[in-house]
Amino acid sequence: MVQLWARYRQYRARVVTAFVLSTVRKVMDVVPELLIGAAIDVVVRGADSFVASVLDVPDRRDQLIWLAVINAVVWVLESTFDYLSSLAWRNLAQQVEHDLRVEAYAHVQGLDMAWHESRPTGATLSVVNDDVNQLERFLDTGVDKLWTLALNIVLVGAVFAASSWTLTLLAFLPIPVIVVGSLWFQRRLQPRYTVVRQAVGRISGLVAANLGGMATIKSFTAEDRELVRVGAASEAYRVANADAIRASAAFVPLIRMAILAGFTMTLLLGGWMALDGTLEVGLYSVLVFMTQRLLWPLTSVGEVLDLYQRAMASVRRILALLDERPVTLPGTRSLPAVQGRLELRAVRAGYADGPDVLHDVSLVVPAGEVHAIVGPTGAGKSTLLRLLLRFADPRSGRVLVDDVDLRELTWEALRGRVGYVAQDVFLFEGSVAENIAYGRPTASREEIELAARQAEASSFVEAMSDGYDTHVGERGVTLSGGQRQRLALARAILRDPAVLILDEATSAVDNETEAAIQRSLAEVSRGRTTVMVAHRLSTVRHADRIWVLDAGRVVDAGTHDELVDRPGPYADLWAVQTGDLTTERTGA
Ligand SMILES: Nc1ncnc2c1ncn2[C@@H]1O[C@H](COP(=O)(O)OP(=O)(O)OP(=O)(O)O)[C@@H](O)[C@H]1O
Repeated sequence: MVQLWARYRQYRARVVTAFVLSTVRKVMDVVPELLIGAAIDVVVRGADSFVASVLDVPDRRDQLIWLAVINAVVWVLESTFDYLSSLAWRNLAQQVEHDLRVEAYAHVQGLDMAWHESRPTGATLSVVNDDVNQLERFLDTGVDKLWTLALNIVLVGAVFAASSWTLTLLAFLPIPVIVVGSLWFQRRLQPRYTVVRQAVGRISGLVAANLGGMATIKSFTAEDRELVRVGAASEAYRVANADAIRASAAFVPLIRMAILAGFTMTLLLGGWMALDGTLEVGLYSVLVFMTQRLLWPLTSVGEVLDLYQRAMASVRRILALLDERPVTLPGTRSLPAVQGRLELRAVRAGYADGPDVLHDVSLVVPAGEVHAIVGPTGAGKSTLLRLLLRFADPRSGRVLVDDVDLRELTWEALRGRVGYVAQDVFLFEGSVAENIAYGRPTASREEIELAARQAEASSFVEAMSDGYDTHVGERGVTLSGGQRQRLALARAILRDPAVLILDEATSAVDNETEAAIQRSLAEVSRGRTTVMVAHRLSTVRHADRIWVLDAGRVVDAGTHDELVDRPGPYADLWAVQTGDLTTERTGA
């Protein structure tokens, strides 16, 4: 809470206003009880009554009319302040929810790719959505309730104190019991709600992952198995919640017993005092009402504490997320123009605490050349591309563009100059045109169409129902793998980057499409440095230089013709892919 308060200093004025509005409402709320007492006092004592002496109205009927008018005014005021304070609290809760969600999302976007890859998307989603909602639920009504409960004790306490010290002591007797009880419950609830929130995170993680892998689940007819897994996660959540509910539900009965004690005391002793004449009848009735007013609202302490503990479990998760720090931080240098010379100098790289995936890799891609990286699966090709985009930094060695270490550059200076087509093409909710223009939203329709033509995407886009305005889903499900890749290529080249990085850009396409993409690659790579990873060697045979990677090391390099002419892994691979086994035998 303290951390949240510090984080949202800018809302101090709004918080104070909300507290003031709640306070006025609460004061108005207590007045009618006093008026009831005053009314009884009028009936019992007439001309000697409290109202008579204050208002100087001798007639009892007139006194009652006065009381009725005051009551009506107070009632209207209370309703007005009730409206205003609830508006203030709820809007504040919405504002904090909004700010926190946007802040959490912005923070998540700033975290490393490695962080994203190591954590289930659903778990992050559950923090940004559910946990932020949970806090809003508490701020919405919880703070207001806690504050008015405290005020209630003070205000009602003042009325008691002004009337009879004996009764004050008796009526307040249950309060320490309730406070101690609340603290005890708080301690018991806290770990339980932490478990509940963790369970929610696990369900979200599982469901999000399964929705993403629906095709695999169906193809293996694993629906029943997955249902059992999701069911088990949901059951764990239910059990965790049931545990918390058991603890939280026991709270109200305890408070009711304490209340009963306080109420009985006032009823009995106050009555006896009224009979003895040591307490006015009007005041006695007020005190009986007041005991109710003092103690009954405390039954809702349990509910508020429950909300509070749920919210705090969520806040801890949100703050833990906000405490995550990106390891790969941008530099401050911007380059006026990028030629596009790339270099890896004795680079060693790997993932998390795992072993090295790249060992002492050195290579140079002169500006404007097309280089390919080939090698068996798991050789480290994608890992190498990640370094060029600075999705991660090498463990040792340097990655340079135009002789400048990538670590020195701002994100815009680096990634703004690089076009990237990932293995798994991601298309956003929106039209084809919007997807192509993703890297340059201000691009004109003509520019978008030109990029599509260069990427050989125009013919299939124009054949679609709404052409460039056709809506493609989140995963671009309405497009084939090859079509998606060509859209991604169009997207990359519309930025007119100095460096183009293609990861398996042609793996998912047929021969005809591959030929089309090769033509477009020849066109789009003209004048820019292009680094491409490919499994199909036919795609890269025209590259200026091909780097052969095996088990994280550069084992050979040269043009296609040079490499097929000498025995080695490339010649072997070529032989396998072209079906020319003689070459393979020679190579082996
Ligand atoms: N996110 C990751 N976390 C941990 N290890 C990883 C991660 N990604 C890749 N690796 C490991 O790094 C090694 C190289 O993987 P990489 O994806 O770079 O190979 P690749 O040559 O691109 O393979 P492919 O041709 O199959 O795409 C593999 O052993 C792989 O298990």
